[in-house]
Amino acid sequence: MIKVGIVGGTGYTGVELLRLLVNHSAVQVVVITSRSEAGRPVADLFPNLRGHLDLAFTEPDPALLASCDLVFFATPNGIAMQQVPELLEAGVRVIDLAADFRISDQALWEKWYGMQHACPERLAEAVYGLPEVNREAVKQARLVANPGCYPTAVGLGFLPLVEQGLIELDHLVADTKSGVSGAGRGASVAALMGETGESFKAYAIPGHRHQPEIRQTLMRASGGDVGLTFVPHLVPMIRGIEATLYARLKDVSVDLQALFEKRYADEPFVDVMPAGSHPETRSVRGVNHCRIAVHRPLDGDVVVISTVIDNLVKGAAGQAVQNMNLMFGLAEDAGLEQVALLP
Ligand SMILES: NC(=O)C1=CN([C@@H]2O[C@H](COP(=O)(O)OP(=O)(O)OC[C@H]3O[C@@H](n4cnc5c(N)ncnc54)[C@H](OP(=O)(O)O)[C@@H]3O)[C@@H](O)[C@H]2O)C=CC1
Ligand SMILES: CC(=O)N[C@@H](CCC(=O)OP(=O)(O)O)C(=O)O
Repeated sequence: MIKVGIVGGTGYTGVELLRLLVNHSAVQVVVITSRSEAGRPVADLFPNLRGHLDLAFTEPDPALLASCDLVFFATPNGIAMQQVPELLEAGVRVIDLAADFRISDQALWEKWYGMQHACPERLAEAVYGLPEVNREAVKQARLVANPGCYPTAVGLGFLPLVEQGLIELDHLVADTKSGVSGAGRGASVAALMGETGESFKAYAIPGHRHQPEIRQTLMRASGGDVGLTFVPHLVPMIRGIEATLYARLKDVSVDLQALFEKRYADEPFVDVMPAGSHPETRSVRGVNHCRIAVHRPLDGDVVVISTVIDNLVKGAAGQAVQNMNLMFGLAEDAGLEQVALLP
């Protein structure tokens, strides 16, 4: 059994990790930390886990965490980087659900995250945990940077076109929408039902910290520069991200449906839907899938891609479990076989 610790067990990604891991036959969760809830039984705070998990929250104690085989950080940005060197030296493998190791350019990371990196010497070693591009590296990794939710939805949508050099790269557009669980479980006025219900808005139009992360993925795939306008929106639902992506084709004769189907034919968690489909967020609620549709609107040379993921699963905890499975030589879909809730 893989002994797993979770730092930050009271957030939405923490409880989502628990929901997936308690049914994982190769895993035993041995440590779940929370400074605010230390001593309290986990199933007392999260009744969905009653009967599935007999464990209490503890303070984040480095010695306890060092006794694990793998530690997930489900903490705000800037926490994992303070503890990762010690854990790696103790032989523990780490998956960070936050952004501390996602961008390999230290100066770029510091610019967008507004803080100094605590262990820049580990940035080169961290593997960006998007299995659809980095599967073999994830299998060997000691430190995995789990991708952001929007970067997963946008990256998977653009990748087949970028890898094949089929679109103009100077001006890609990603118009994305997220449910409110993307903002985490911490209380804030902006996330109140009275503020988000029956309303819909764009945010971070001048710049969102996922823009450089998405560009990094697409530039690695293309080998050149990529121009990207990325605008996120908040929609009045709890889970889910829809990304509508626009690009200009260099060659309008390519069979895009066949291209996408071929690219993702062997991917267990990417579903290229039949031509003409419009993916719905509810079709991925609670599951680790990304569903994709590719369209050529009637006139012109534009391609439009629509992708959907559950921000808490393929956008966070599910992708982290997928990465864990790869790191430990398990079946990639172990513990991730759920079917989405519909309606
Ligand atoms: N929500 C989403 O859809 C997604 C989130 N993420 C990322 O995952 C991470 C967690 O997100 P989410 O679950 O939403 O976050 P929350 O804000 O809901 O939870 C944060 C957790 O971290 C713990 N924590 C906070 N500060 C510290 C600290 N200094 N040391 C140890 N533990 C700490 C908190 O517990 P306590 O204070 O009691 O210790 C809490 O359990 C974030 O980095 C987020 O950006 C990534 C993709 C998608
Ligand atoms: C709806 C909403 O607020 N979403 C969050 C993104 C989710 C996230 O957790 O991103 P990181 O892991 O990179 O921090 C936001 O836009 O900040």
